[in-house]
Amino acid sequence: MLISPEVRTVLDHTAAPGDLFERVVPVALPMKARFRGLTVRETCLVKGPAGWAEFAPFTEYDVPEASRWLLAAVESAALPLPRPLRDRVLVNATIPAVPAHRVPAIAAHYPGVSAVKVKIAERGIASLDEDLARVAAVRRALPDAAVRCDANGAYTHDEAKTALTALARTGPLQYVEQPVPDVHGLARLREWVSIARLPVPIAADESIRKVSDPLSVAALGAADVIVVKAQPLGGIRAAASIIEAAGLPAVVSSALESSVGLAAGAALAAHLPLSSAGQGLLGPEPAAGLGTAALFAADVAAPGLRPQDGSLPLGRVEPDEDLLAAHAAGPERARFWTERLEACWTHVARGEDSGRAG
Ligand SMILES: O=C(O)CCC(=O)C1=CC=C[C@@H](O)[C@@H]1C(=O)O
Ligand SMILES: [Mg+2]
Repeated sequence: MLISPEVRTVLDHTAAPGDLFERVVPVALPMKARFRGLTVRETCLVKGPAGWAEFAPFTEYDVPEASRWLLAAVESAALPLPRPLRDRVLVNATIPAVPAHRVPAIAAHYPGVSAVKVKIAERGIASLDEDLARVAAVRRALPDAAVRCDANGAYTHDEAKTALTALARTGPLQYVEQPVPDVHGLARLREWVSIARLPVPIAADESIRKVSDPLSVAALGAADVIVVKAQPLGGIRAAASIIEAAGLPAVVSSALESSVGLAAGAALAAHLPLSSAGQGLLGPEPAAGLGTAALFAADVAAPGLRPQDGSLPLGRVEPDEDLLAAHAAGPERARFWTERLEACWTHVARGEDSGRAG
């Protein structure tokens, strides 16, 4: 488990979560459209001496995996945000795996974006033909945006060959994110793409955030781009060090947090130098996948951290007490979250190794 020295110092001086977090508020936020199988996003807001932070591991994650998300919450609750190099962060639109006719209404929440990410290959939701129709609808709705697709590792090698070939026929692709599940599969597919001269760069997401060695993507030449999320990687400082060590163009993305957690992602994106390596592929400033507040029907802050003119402002987001109360998780779910937080704290304090399940 990569723990930044700053977070390590905080942990060394804190005996129990109650010594750092003066508030722990689990909430349940409804989504506008099903995303990653979710129609309600449960998450947990915490308040520490530096301000509000978010502990947001998806509910099915086990303690070792969720513990890295706790490190991110500890960092944001205890430490200042790193120094930004810009005053806004460009974001991509995010289009869930909806039928093509629903694309214009979702795209309308993202005026002025320079890139758009489209979910594809959602098992049981859409066929390849429906994915292609969605991508075509996205190109019509946001004609000036570079198109990215995200398969969340759902293809086999052969399915990926078919899908990438068909997707490339719909127009230019900035990249396809995690077309196959594991890092060796990504490397093999990227080699095939190169031999086939298919103009489809490969991005790695799960192969960065759900593996024991996030640097194996770079070592194996498995991707052209890495997608990096602050919460699953143990916080802003830990994620920034992985980006530096990988030496690949990076796109910072959300982990479907509320606006409080998204602010930490925006701080990471604004802290990164505009890498010359990425400029050919990602344009002069990479658009971060941090526009996901627009997918929520409710948020904990008003206004939430929603994209305006294709970008997000920087700085901490303060939740609104009325919204926290309106969306508070019920007693049983609140107990789940407080027990989970305690279990992750114990795991981290004991220095147990973090497995990266599923
Ligand atoms: O990158 C984006 O545009 C939005 C974030 C996003 O797509 C995701 C957030 C959280 C969980 C994931 O299923 C998903 C992703 O795979 O990148
Ligand atoms: Mg992804």
